[in-house]
Amino acid sequence: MTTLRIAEIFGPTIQGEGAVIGAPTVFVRAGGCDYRCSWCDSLHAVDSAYRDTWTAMTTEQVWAEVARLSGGVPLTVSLSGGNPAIQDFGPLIEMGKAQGYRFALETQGSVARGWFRELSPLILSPKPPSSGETVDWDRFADCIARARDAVTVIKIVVFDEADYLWAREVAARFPNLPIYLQPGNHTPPPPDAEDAAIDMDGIMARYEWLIGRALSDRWFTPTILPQLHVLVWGNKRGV
Ligand SMILES: C[S@@+](CC[C@H](N)C(=O)[O-])C[C@H]1O[C@@H](n2cnc3c(N)ncnc32)[C@H](O)[C@@H]1O
Ligand SMILES: Nc1nc2[nH]cc(C(=O)O)c2c(=O)[nH]1
Ligand code: SF4
Ligand SMILES: [Mg+2]
Repeated sequence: MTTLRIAEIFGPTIQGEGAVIGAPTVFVRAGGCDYRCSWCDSLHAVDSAYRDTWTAMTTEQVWAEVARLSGGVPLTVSLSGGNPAIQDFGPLIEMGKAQGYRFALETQGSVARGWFRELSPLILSPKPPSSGETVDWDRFADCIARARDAVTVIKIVVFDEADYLWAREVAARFPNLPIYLQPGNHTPPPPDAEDAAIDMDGIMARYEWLIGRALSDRWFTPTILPQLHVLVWGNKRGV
């Protein structure tokens, strides 16, 4: 029996980011991450100071909660974190797919798993210079290889010019994968806050800058989207 460290399970809500933006989904947020991005908006699922708020759940218990929240009606389950790839979500995916559910997964691409091939989609979010992290490109390529025929997309958070130029290099490196650009949110919520103040003007200014930056370069392949859930609910947790 597989036990999972879970920070939160919530929904249904809409997927607020990237390739399946706007689609109804239930989130399963895993506790624990091998990265420490300077601007992480989910520190409550990363920092070990919050470890005592995470719950050890069996795959069956996680599945029961997803089924309860969705009323047993199949939808796409979004696995996020933390880095969900450091745990074994294979059995949960198998259980849910047998009931007609689909599974999307958000990960930075530092840990590859055989069960990536069961995802639709696998969302890889390599971390740009502003994060303070460094991508291991061999491991990243291994994630793509393990996904085999599963739809795989790249989503890059952009805060500034250096991040933008880096995103262009990543796109050139993986010309066959769809690229999504997402303006960074400079005001990660304090992990304890129910709902935190947000710099909406800053987010919108960066979004407008990012659109202009790509279009003035005649870089027409990326899809450029803000975090829709942040526009609707700010930094509120559990939406
Ligand atoms: C919290 S992460 C969890 C999954 C995985 N660790 C990862 O980073 O892909 C989910 C998504 O939020 C993005 N993200 C995290 N902090 C952000 C911020 N301050 N502004 C915009 N996007 C952010 C990440 O890049 C990732 O695409
Ligand atoms: N609505 C909503 N959409 C999201 N897309 C990615 C999220 C994440 O934190 O991984 C997220 C989230 O936390 N909420
Ligand atoms: S990899 Fe994802 S969850 Fe981990 S610190 Fe970075 S943004 Fe946060
Ligand atoms: Mg989030």
